[in-house]
Amino acid sequence: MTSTVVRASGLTKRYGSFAAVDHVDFALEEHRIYGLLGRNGAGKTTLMQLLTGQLFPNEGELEVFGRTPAEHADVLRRLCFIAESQRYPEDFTPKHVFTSAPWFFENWDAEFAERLIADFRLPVKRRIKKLSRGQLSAVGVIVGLASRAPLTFFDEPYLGLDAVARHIFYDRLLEDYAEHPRTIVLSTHLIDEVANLLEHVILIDQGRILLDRDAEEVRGQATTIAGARSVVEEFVQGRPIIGREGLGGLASVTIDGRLEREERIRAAELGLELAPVSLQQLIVHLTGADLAGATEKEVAA
Ligand SMILES: Nc1ncnc2c1ncn2[C@@H]1O[C@H](COP(=O)(O)OP(=O)(O)OP(=O)(O)O)[C@@H](O)[C@H]1O
Repeated sequence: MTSTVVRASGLTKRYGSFAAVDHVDFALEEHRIYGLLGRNGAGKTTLMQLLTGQLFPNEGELEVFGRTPAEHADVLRRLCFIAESQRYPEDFTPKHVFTSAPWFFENWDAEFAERLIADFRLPVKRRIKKLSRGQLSAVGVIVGLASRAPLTFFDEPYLGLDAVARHIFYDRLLEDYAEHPRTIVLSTHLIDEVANLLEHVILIDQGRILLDRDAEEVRGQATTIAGARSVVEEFVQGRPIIGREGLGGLASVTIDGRLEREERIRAAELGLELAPVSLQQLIVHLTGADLAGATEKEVAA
């Protein structure tokens, strides 16, 4: 049986009159990998700062491991938050960071950290302020993984990490998660890269939750239908449209929902092509400037 790690209801954080997080309700279960997705300024970092006790909400209820995070040191000890631009004391080296980590994280695995240091080829004795952007991100990623905190947040952890290093991160995360299950919240704009890692997706837009669903369900949630414009338009009539593109006499329309077997057969008979929509495409559709395909993007043939 899984238990709930985070429970938020009506959670709100305002800066002046602007609500960065606006009456959100959600729960995080233990032993799951969550993707916290959304456009720039959507409220992802603010939400994670609320959950880790770095900010106080203006309104709403929040429980992390059954308590208010900011007021309970025992809750904070079970959390790890890796920020996009993690700050370290002046003159610290990665070695200092890793040797002090066990004071903050009771599950710290020094051997795992050593393996990750080798994987990322991190120069541990170099001053942090001299590290490259990607090496600095690697320090955060190593802390986030080797801490094995029961609730770990990675907020865009890989600024400057190259493709090889990012894949090392994904691989090690999955391997280690399989052996040491915990709750991980990953916020990223590289959605396609992490799509297969995520078990659950929370999409936030302008401080509100647009989607809170199992990743497996989200993956099959939308379909793109392409073909001759008139045939496509007739086929999608009456269905919820979330995106529409056109090129001369051809059209490609994305609908919210799965097609039943008979509908897929009918589409094939009509010469239409069906394609699943990737998580990234779906997020773009859902958070695009104009939803419901109201604006038809016409490209001159
Ligand atoms: N201290 C602050 N004072 C005023 N507004 C703030 C403050 N911190 C954040 N905001 C605003 O709150 C909104 C949410 O910011 P937040 O950093 O949570 O977004 P985000 O989803 O993490 O974005 P990104 O993907 O660009 O990192 C933004 O419009 C931001 O400008």
